[in-house]
Amino acid sequence: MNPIRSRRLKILLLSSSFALIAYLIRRYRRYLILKKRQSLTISRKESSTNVIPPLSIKKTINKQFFHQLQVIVRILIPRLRSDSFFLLIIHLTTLITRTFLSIYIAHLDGAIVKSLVQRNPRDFLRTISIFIAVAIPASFINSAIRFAESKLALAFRTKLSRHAYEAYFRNQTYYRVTNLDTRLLTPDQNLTDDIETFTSTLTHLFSHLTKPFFDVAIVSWSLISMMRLRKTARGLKEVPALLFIVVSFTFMAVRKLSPNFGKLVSEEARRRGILRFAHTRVIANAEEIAFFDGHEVERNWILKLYDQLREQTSLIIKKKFWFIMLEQFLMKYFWHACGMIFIAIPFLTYDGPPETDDPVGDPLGISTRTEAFTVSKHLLTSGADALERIISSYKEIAELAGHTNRVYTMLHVFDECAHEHYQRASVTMDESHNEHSLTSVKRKVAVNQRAEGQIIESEGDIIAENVPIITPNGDVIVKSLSLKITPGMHVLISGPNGCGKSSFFRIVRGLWPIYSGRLHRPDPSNFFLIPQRPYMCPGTLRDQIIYPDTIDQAFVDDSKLMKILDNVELQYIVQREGGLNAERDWKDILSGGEKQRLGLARIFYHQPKYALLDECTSAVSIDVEGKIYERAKALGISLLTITHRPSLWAYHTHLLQFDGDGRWTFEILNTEKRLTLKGEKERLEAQLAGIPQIQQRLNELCQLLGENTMTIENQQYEEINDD
Ligand SMILES: Nc1ncnc2c1ncn2[C@@H]1O[C@H](COP(=O)(O)OP(=O)(O)OP(=O)(O)O)[C@@H](O)[C@H]1O
Repeated sequence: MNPIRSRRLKILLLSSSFALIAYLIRRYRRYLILKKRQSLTISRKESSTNVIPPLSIKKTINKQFFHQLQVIVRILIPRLRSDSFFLLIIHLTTLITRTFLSIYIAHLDGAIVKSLVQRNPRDFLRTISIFIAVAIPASFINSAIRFAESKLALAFRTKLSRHAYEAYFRNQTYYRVTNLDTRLLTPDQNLTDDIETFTSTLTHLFSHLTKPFFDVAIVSWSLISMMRLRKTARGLKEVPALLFIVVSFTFMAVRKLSPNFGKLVSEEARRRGILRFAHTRVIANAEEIAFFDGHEVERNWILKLYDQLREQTSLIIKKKFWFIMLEQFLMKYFWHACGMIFIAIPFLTYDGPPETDDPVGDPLGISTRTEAFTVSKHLLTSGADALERIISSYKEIAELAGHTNRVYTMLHVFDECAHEHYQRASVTMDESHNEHSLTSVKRKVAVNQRAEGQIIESEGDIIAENVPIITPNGDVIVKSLSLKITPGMHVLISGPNGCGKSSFFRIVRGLWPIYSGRLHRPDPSNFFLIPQRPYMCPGTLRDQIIYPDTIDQAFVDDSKLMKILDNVELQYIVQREGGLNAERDWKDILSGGEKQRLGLARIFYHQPKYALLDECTSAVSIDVEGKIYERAKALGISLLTITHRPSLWAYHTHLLQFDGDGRWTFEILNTEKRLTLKGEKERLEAQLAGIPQIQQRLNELCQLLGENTMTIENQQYEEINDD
């Protein structure tokens, strides 16, 4: 080659290699930056949604999995006489029957081939007729397997759902799980999707595993008995050992190379739950979002969550691709080849007399050998299929372990919450950042500390003895509260936002645990809480008034209900909405004030000893509010009211005041004196509000006149000096 051309070529090659290396380095750096950013956003998202990672599943199929499965199976099959056990037996019977039918059909196949090789039309017609006759029960059994599997899955699901709902609605667990504990982010998903997936995977796996085990046992037995017929063949004894080696090798390879599917599907389910939770939030707050045109924020958030789910799903798909390829290679082609070798051994090594039942028509025994080959191949294929299913179910068992873990965790957390054992992800709080907020003075208790306060049931008094108010996060809002409220007292509760007014109700009503001290209070049925936004249950207008009673428990007639509505000035609504039995979406069709009055109607129906009113008249006009308070007091209901409205002071006898720094006072409420003081305070506040503007104007005038700027402090100082 021309030396100049070769030099040029070298330079070209060198520079393109440099360019390629530079390009690859750049790509790699970009990849690293992207990866770092991604991990940052994920951790930020996780902390903002307060998501705790799923329980670690190191090796999916381990002792822990078998223990969890055992606990759940006891719920699914509580007794031998239960319907689920009965269905399990039916399912098992259909599976066994199917195995026997398969073997019978394999022999029939062999007989059909033999009649063909022998050119015997009578035998052919006879065997084909038997085949068609057997096809009817065989199809029935095939369909029965699916039927029994679905029925069994449904029975399991019903059992588990009932058990879980029972636990969820016991001891206010539904409240505690979401408000006092952080282990379950989406209990709705655990109760619906997770239970469904777990039960269907379990039943599917049951049929996938039981039938192959029968198949392998019975098929091996049939093959061995067939082999015995060829006693004179060489190398037969080695066949079982070779079979065992091949199967063990495959199993070990699959086990070693199998990804952790349990962990993968568990994570996928968790991400699906978070996405669903985000959807529910949009539906619940649709009006606010629409008012603010805030759909961009929501869409971006949901798309991000969807992308996280998509990433996980595509990771599973990718891992499955390589795993299925390996499975297919080993269990389809490799086994097929091995199977053919094993079948061939007795045929090739046979050196006895010709095997024939028809020495005239088939002196070499070809038809018998063909029949034996067809049957063996059929049986070996069934056996290989069965083994393939057993080995490939390793992946399904790993997935089942993931679902089992989610269901078990749900039941475990429900149980712990019912017994007041909570766990919360620690929230670290930098107090120095919050100098002016209430949180700066809050002390923290260990979030997982046991609640050791005592609750004693009283006749009617509420007595708190050194009871602290501590939030589920462990923030101490009030260190120690001691007071006595007796029936007939009407207590006004006031203080700045976040000082613990509603928390006081939660403590009294028993929603939050008491960490120390003693609380005497009557049975919870003596309290009735009306929040600012009362809950409108599904059902009729009557159902709203008597809530949480049901129609069967209602103890007043329609005229009394009308009187109740009259007490809250809401009688007109009966006519407007078409009677007490009208069913509407009450949350949407009533105005804010109407909903509050309907909520208040409930205290006239239930007439509790104590009505806990949490700013529940903020949307009701002052005159109607006054009438409702007077009527409730006339019925002997003690009112504990949280309000910022001075108009309500007149209806109370005592004042419980929190200052927001953990201090509190409890005293008799002198409304007149308080109103006078309040008036004076407001006047002074109005006067003080003008002072900065006056000061600013004075400064401007001083500047314009070229005189010294005089602040109020200076002036006062000079005045004092003059004196
Ligand atoms: N479920 C909860 N988990 C953790 N902290 C909570 C929870 N509910 C309330 N808190 C915290 O407890 C503190 C007191 O809340 P609370 O609802 O009692 O305030 P409040 O005095 O009624 O205020 P407002 O007048 O604004 O209604 C607040 O700092 C709040 O953040």
